[in-house]
Amino acid sequence: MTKILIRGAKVLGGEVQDVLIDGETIEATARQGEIDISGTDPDAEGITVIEAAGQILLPGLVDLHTHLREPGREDSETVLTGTRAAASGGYTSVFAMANTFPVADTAGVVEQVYRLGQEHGYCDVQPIGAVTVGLEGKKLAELGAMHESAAGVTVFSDDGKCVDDAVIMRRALEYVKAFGGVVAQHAQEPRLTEGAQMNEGVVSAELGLGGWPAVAEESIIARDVLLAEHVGSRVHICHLSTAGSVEIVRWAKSRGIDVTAEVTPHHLLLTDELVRSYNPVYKVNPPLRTERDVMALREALADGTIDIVATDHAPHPHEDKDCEWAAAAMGMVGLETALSVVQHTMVDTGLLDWAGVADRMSFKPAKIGRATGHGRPVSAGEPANLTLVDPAYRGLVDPAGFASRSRNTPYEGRELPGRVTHTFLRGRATLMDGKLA
Ligand SMILES: NC(=O)N[C@@H](CC(=O)O)C(=O)O
Repeated sequence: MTKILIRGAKVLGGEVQDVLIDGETIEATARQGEIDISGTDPDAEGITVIEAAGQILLPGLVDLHTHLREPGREDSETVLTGTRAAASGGYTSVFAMANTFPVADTAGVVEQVYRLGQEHGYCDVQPIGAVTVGLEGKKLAELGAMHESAAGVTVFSDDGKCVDDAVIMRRALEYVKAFGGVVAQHAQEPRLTEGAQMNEGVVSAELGLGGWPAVAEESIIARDVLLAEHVGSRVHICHLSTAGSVEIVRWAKSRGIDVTAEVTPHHLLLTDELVRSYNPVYKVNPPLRTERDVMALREALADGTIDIVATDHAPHPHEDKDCEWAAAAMGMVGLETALSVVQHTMVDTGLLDWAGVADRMSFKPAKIGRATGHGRPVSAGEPANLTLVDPAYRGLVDPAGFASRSRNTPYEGRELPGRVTHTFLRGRATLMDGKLA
């Protein structure tokens, strides 16, 4: 088994350290130069040396909200192409949403996805189980069977749809509490968003497009944090998109309610002004909101009201986006640009330091999803799940170079900072010098 010496990186953006990987674990970390391999021929000794001066070494990123599309929509993405995209973006673990075809609402389907992840190995794939049968919101799925399965499901979500029936949501919270599971709610009151095409506001009025009112998200979040308090369980809120949602989560946390929340990279950067272009790449659920919402989300991620960044990586083939706005599919790819968008919106603006990025994109998502071995400290004895980032890089986003099967990125042609140079999954480089293994 070769050893890998990562020399001269700033660990978590702090002091410069050398990190020695032996097999699947970190053997040692020490101040620059204190791990001495001088006098030995690295190749002869089977030691690969990575000169990482100026780079940041983070724990491997964890995405709690990824759509891998397999089974059923392999034209958009597969577990192979999606996990290659994840490794390109610095991820060592992703949680795969259940809105596949068939829906991941049985032990059989979640085990199929889990096995595909093991087979391809670009990152760990943790299937998310549907809360209700067929994502229909009417009957609880086999939550226990999915948890007991080889996939060991702990996160349950009907993402794409809302668990809008309060009794069903209460029973789901009660059921998963028994084994420490968590329900991740896609907060969208369905009747308030019938025919919705974009954020309800000034722009939707001017364009004459059906509005997706903030209250359709906020009313569900308000209900669910109270249900979680009533049941005495935890609850996770997917893709917060409004300032009002931030206030409700902040209030719930101040009451001691065990709620966690995520924000996507696109909701940290983009607003509904982009819809004026009628370019369907900007069509997403929940929709892009206003500048005021963007700023509230950034502040909330900085102060910890929002716990994590989750990509909501939603790949769609060209034909599902290359059509008029009303008919276009909703969603954006995000795995390969997430860290750059977070650096641009949070680090380069002084709202978060790199230790904060590690917290929001690795430590906390791993904790919420119980991703064993991920989100661990960069220290001796820990699994070598690591991401090396060159923060000084600047480049234009070119989807032609994406590992994802899909190209529906809202950042095409935009200059973003930062580049993941290496990703290590238990000591094995899945990305080496920017190239997938
Ligand atoms: N986020 C999106 O815009 N799309 C998601 C599902 C969803 O949340 O609608 C998808 O699976 O494509």
